[in-house]
Amino acid sequence: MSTAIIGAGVMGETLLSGLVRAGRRVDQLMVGEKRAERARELEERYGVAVVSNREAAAKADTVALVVKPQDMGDVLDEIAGELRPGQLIVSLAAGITTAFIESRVPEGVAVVRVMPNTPALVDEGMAAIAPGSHCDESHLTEAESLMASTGKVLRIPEKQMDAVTAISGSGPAYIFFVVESMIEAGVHLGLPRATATELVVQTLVGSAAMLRETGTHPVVLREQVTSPGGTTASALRELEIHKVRAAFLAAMEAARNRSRELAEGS
Ligand SMILES: NC(=O)C1=CN([C@@H]2O[C@H](COP(=O)(O)OP(=O)(O)OC[C@H]3O[C@@H](n4cnc5c(N)ncnc54)[C@H](O)[C@@H]3O)[C@@H](O)[C@H]2O)C=CC1
Ligand SMILES: O=C(O)[C@@H]1CCC=N1
Repeated sequence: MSTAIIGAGVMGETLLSGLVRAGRRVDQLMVGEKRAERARELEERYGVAVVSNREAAAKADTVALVVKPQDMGDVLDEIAGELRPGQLIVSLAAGITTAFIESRVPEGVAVVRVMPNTPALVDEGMAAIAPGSHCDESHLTEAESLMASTGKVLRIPEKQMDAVTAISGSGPAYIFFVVESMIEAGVHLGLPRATATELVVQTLVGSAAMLRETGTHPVVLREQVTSPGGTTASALRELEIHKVRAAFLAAMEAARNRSRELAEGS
C-alpha cells in the first residue's frame, strides 16, 4: 500500500518520520510539498520521493492531507481530478469535516478525519480518528495503522472532533506552557535554569507515568501530595485564587470554538 503525504510541515514530517520508524518502505511513500527548499530537506533526510500533489493523488492508495485548514479547499480542487473510487483520504486538518472533503472529491473516495498531536514525534502521540460516510472497516483499519505508527489511536464519532482537537490536538501546547511557567518560577526562586528544567521535566514525566501506570484518579494523586497544612496546600490555594481551573476551561472552549470556525473557512 503506497501512501502520499501532502503538506510536509511540522505534522506532515511527524507522520512521515513515524511511518519510516515503523518500517514502512520509503519507496512506498511520497510527499507533496509547496516549499521547494522544505521538499529538498525531506528528500535528503528520508530519501523519500517528492512529487507534485497531482502525481501524489494519482499514484498513492492513501493520501494524507496535512496542509493548514485554510489551504484544504485549494488542495482538494487541485487533486480531485486525479482521485478514483477506492482510494482513501486521511485528513489531519483541524476543523475540516469529512462532508467538506467528500463534497470536493469523486463519489466513492473514502475519507477518514484524524486529529493527531506532536508527541507522535517520539512515538507517544494521541490520535483520534472518525470515518466519513463512504468508509468501510478496511479504510478505518488503514488510517488506524498509519497513526498507530506514532502512538495511541482512538476511534470516535466525528461530532466529538472539535472537542478532541481542543484537548489532545492542542493539548501539548498547554502542557509546555505549564512546564515553561514552572521553570520560570524555579528561576525566580533562585534555582539555576538547568536545575529547574531537570526538576520540572522529570516531575512531569513521573506524574504522567503515575497516571498511566496506577490508573488512579488525578484528584486522589493530588491529595496524596497535599500534606495537611503543608506547602502544596498553600500553592494550590493560590492556583484557585487565580482561577487557573476556570482559565483551563475557558481556554479549551476557545480552542473548540476556533475548530468550529475553521470548518467555516475563517
Ligand atoms: N502542529 C500540530 O500540533 C497539529 C497540526 N494539525 C493539523 O495539521 C495541519 C498542518 O499543520 P502544521 O504541520 O502545524 O502546519 P505547517 O505550516 O507546519 O505545515 C503545512 C505545510 O503544508 C505546506 N503546504 C501549503 N500549501 C500546500 C500545497 N498547496 N501543496 C503542498 N503543500 C502545501 C506548507 O508549505 C507547509 O510545509 C493543519 O491542518 C493542522 O490543523 C493537527 C494536529 C496537531
Ligand atoms: O493549532 C492548531 O490549529 C493545530 C490543531 C491542533 C494543534 N495544532
